[in-house]
Amino acid sequence: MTTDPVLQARDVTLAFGQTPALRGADLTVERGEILAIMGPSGSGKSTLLHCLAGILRPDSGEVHFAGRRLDTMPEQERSALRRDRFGFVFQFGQLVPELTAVENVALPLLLGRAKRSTALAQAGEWFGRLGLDGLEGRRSGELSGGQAQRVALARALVTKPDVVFADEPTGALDSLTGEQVMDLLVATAREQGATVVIVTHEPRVAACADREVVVRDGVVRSLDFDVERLAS
Ligand SMILES: Nc1ncnc2c1ncn2[C@@H]1O[C@H](COP(=O)(O)OP(=O)(O)OP(=O)(O)O)[C@@H](O)[C@H]1O
Repeated sequence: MTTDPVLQARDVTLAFGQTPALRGADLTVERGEILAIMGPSGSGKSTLLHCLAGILRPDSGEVHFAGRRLDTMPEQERSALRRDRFGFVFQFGQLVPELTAVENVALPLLLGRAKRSTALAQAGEWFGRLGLDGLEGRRSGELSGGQAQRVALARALVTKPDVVFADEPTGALDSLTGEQVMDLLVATAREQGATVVIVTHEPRVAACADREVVVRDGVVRSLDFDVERLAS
C-alpha cells in the first residue's frame, strides 16, 4: 500500500534581499520517516526547514503538508496548523524562562485552549518518560543543557504532532548528552508515528535518521548523489 507523502517542497526558491537561500529545492518526506538535512553552513538548510514548517513563505514553488498547500494558506490557518500538527525543537531549547518546566511543556496545549489542569497533567506524564522526574517545578535557568533540551522535546511532542521539526537539536550539547537527546527523540517519535525532519551538521545525529539529504547552494541532493560527486 502506498501513502501520500506528509511533506513536499516543489521547486522552492527564497531570497533574503539579494541573498538567495533556496534556488529550486525539491524534497519529499514520507509519513513516519526520520529525515536528516545536512550540508555546509549557509547552504539553505534552516530556510528549507522553515518553508516546510510554514514559518517562511517561499518566493516561488509550492509546499504541501498532508495534501494541503501550505505556501498559499492564510497566516492564521498556518499558525493554527503549526500549533496543532507540528512540534519544534531548536538548538538552544528556547524555553520560556518565566515558566516552570511543566508549564513550558503544557504551553502548546494551553495555546490550543486545553483546560489548565488537563494540560499540566498531560505535560507531567512526559517527565517520567524522558527521565526528568522531579524537575517539573524548575525554571530553565535551573536545568542543565541536556535537561532543558529534554523539556523542549517534551514540549514538541506533547500535542502528538504529525511532524517534529528539529533545527540543530544537539548543537549546544556535549556528544554524550546529544546522543541521549537524539535517542529519546527518535524513540518517542517512532512510538507516536511522528515524522521527524532534523537539520544537523553532525554525522552522528544524521546516522540516527532513516535517510539523509544534503543541501548545497539552495538545492537538495540525495546523499548518494553527493557521495558519487565527491568520489568522481
Ligand atoms: N533572516 C535572514 N536575513 C538575511 N539573510 C538570511 C536570513 N536567514 C538566512 N539568510 C541567508 O540565507 C542563506 C541560507 O541560510 P540558512 O540559515 O538557511 O543556511 P543553513 O544551511 O541553515 O546555515 P547554518 O548551517 O550556518 O545554520 C545564507 O546565506 C544566510 O546568510
